[in-house]
Amino acid sequence: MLSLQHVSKYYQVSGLKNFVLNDLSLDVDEGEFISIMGPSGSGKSSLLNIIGMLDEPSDGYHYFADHAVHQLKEKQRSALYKQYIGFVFQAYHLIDELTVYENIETPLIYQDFKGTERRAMVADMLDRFSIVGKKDLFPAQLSGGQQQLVGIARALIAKPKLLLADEPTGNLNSKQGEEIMELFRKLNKEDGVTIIQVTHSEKNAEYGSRIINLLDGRIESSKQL
Ligand SMILES: Nc1ncnc2c1ncn2[C@@H]1O[C@H](COP(=O)(O)OP(=O)(O)OP(=O)(O)O)[C@@H](O)[C@H]1O
Repeated sequence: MLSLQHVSKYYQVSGLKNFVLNDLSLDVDEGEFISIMGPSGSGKSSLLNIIGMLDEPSDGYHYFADHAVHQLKEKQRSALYKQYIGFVFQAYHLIDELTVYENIETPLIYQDFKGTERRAMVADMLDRFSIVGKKDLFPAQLSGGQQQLVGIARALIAKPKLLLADEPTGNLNSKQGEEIMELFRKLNKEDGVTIIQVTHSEKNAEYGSRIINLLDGRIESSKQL
């Protein structure tokens, strides 16, 4: 599904290159559920942002679904992202001024789905996540766990093949976190969604099929579960 080859990311600080990712190579097959771990500052979010095309590497090759992403223009990359990728953030990133319904609907508007289609798809998602009763509320009127469910529903609404999650349970209590992890497991096993999550939790990491440990912008170790 995706391949990173000799990817580096650096920032110039007083004329020196400060490497955040250092000659990192990674292949991900469709159907995998990968957990990325590592100490703070080891490059986990930077790696996820490059995989998710929110950021570009400084060097190296990036292939996704038979496209050479490193050669694409911004507009083509964004089209590829919209077609294939859903992103879940630790801080939810919901739009405060939009209702639950409208937040979930947003990606479909960007993708030019028709009104009737959009209504059916959002209704489906609300139902699936048991949040029909919350559809007219605003994010501030929801608990953290509910906000994250809305964030996940929004990430999944356009049926992405790849779900990326940056500490999706970071702001949740352990029960809410477990529910989200069970949901990820189901998405991966039953719907075949490929998942890559960044986590600090050993327990959450073990929901994955492979754990990758980063250290100083390199893959220090990789363990198949
Ligand atoms: N725009 C930037 N300019 C300079 N340095 C940056 C920039 N963005 C990130 N970095 C640096 O990149 C390094 C890796 O950051 P990253 O967020 O990927 O780490 P992380 O492993 O996800 O950490 P955490 O677990 O704390 O979230 C950090 O040292 C950070 O300071």
